Amino acid sequence: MDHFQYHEGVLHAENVPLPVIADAVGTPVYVYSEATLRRHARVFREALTPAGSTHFAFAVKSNPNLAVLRVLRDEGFGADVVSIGEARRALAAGIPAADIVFSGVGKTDAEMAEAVEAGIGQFNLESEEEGIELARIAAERGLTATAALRVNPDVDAGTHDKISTGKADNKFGVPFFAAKDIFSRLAGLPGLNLRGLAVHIGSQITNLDPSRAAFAKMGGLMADLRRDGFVITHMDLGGGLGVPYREGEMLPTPAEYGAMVADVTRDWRVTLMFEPGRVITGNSGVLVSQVVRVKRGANHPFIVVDAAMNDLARPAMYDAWHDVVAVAPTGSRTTANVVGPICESSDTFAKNREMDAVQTGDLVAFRTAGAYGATMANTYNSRPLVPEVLVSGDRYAVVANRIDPATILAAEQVPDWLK
Ligand SMILES: Cc1ncc(COP(=O)(O)O)c(C=O)c1O
Ligand SMILES: N[C@@H](CCCC[NH3+])C(=O)O
Repeated sequence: MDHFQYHEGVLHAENVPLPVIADAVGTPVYVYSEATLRRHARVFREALTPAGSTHFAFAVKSNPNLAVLRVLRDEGFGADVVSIGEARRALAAGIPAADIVFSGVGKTDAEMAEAVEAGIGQFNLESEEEGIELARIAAERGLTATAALRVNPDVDAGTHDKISTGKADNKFGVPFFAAKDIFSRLAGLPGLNLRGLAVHIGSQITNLDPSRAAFAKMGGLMADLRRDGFVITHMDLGGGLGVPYREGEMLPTPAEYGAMVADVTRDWRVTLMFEPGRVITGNSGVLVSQVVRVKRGANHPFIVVDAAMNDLARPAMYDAWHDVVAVAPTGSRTTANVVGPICESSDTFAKNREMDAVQTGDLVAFRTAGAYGATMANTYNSRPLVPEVLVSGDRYAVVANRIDPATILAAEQVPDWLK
């Protein structure tokens, strides 16, 4: 069930009308539904039950808000992090260090040292060089870092080029052809407990065939390594499952994904690890914005809203589609361009879009904004950092404040020679 529904003509998050939040907190504002987050976490977990022993590490990058992490911790999820900053967030939310997976191609020595000392559960090594460094850092401290080798299977996930991660020319993982040699060289290093393999081919995946192909390749590699006597107990299959961004869009369901995984991994005898992000958070959030004015355009009107590409970067970065709906629709429709106030033509959310007619002062909601929304926000054009609200039933709370440009200005100074 969708927890963003119209009741008496007004869009609600669970039982809270969105205008109530807009009045109290101002706009633009991200609004998340706790019930949806929990439901998505449960649906994903249940979908993978047939696959046997599992570990779920929520991809923090998709929505690192502390309250969101707390909800997912409650649902028994660990965390997949790509920086020590994300690791600290996961720990601050109460996620045990042992349930955290540390991925990322550029882990610094300082990050690895802090993570080793914190007892992070698994490092997903993205190169042999990183593995050697990690082993040294752990051994120097008399510790052992648990790790998996991330392999680039050279499979095209069929997603937007900028969010593909599993093709040979993407920076992630070690080349498939070199993986066996690298694994065998790293496996013996003191300070390292290399227990598994990892793969992640991209995000917003809308067809299961590439994942099936990549997982099958990983199964072959694992069998090969086992034949050589290596012990592999964990296989991290990453995240990437796509979500519908348009009303009525049909995508593989978590259940179909789970059935595919169960089929491919039937006789693997490992703990399967997953790093879902968008599938948990995407449809758990909306971005609420107010119409500043409607101005005439050469073809269609421009609906200028108070949200901009600094608040929701996806349309500008990936030409991504977000449904834009009126919070209190009148029933009349229009064709329009939806744009923000930033001085860039890419600050365009929708072009020639058939949508609810809206007027100055009306509220609109950008749907499916819970993943890669607030987390990618910035302060371009000296705009505030967008706030976030979590709704639970009849309650709501601000879970991230709006950061005023004055706070950022206060962190800057003019050097002495210019005074
Ligand atoms: C290593 C890794 N794991 C997990 C994810 C989460 O992906 P998604 O939000 O598409 O599930 C990503 C992002 O693509 C990633 O790079
Ligand atoms: N930021 C991307 C997803 C990146 C996934 C991270 N590897 C998006 O908004 O779709």
